Amino acid sequence: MSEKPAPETAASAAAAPERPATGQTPILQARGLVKRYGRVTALAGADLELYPGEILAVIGDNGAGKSSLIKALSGALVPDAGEILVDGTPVRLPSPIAAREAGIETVHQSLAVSPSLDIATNLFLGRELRKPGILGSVFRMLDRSRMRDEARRHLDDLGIMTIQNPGQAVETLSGGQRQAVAVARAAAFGNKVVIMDEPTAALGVRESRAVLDLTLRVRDNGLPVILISHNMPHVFEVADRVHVQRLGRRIATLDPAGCGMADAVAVMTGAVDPADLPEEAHAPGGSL
Ligand SMILES: Nc1ncnc2c1ncn2[C@@H]1O[C@H](COP(=O)(O)OP(=O)(O)OP(=O)(O)O)[C@@H](O)[C@H]1O
Repeated sequence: MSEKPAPETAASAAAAPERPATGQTPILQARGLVKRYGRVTALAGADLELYPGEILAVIGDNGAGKSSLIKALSGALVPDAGEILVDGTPVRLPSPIAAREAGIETVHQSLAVSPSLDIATNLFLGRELRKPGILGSVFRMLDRSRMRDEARRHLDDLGIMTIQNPGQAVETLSGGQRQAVAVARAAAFGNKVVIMDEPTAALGVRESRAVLDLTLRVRDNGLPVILISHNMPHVFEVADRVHVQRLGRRIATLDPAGCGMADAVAVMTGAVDPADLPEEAHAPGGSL
């Protein structure tokens, strides 16, 4: 399993007392991404910066290029131009596996959990723990009890107490609990970034609440989060900064503490020019 980022040390806390740490090198950065589908331009020179310790929400109208941007960052789409950097170093992400190897885990809208398998098996899917032995790893027996113990630990780390038994089949869980399993898996294996694509879209009020709390805990445990959402109250509740995508590129990065939801929606839809918003509406670290 990959190493977690070290908890904030006294030195780094002194250097970056504010959250997000926009003075630091972005953990994940996109520069000038372009993606065309025939005559449609999905990404028209899109930039994005994700800093340590933050939840960056990505908002935008339908067709603004949010999914294309997130697919590029999660290795599901190779852009025609532009570059992606992890900790300031350019990386190639030709596949979702390459993105995972770079420490970027994505929780997709269509949850990639296998309903008939139990929670622990889902958590370790593709990265199973096996009993020691002399045979090659695929021939050794699965270490189910260790996977269940580790699964319990990962669920506890995120305070997911509503799931009592990691041996329970995922199909017996509620939608919110399934989402929690997918988030726990991403948090367990992502050592740089967790991307969440519309994590509350299919959930009720109480379940959405739990997933938002979980998102905050992932950040507070040391992993920055990119949250794609159409739900403005959710965005404004948890985001440290709000990236606004319009017509394939970022047009503003807003500070939810200095900007109202109505203004964010107006920028998103093109009704307001972000340059006309007051200075406090703009977040640091997201140049236009
Ligand atoms: N595979 C594809 N083939 C052709 N056009 C595409 C493809 N994927 C995306 N597009 C187009 O690219 C543009 C951006 O799409 P994208 O899905 O990235 O936007 P979005 O902001 O995620 O939209 P939504 O909120 O509706 O999901 C749209 O005009 C879309 O129709």
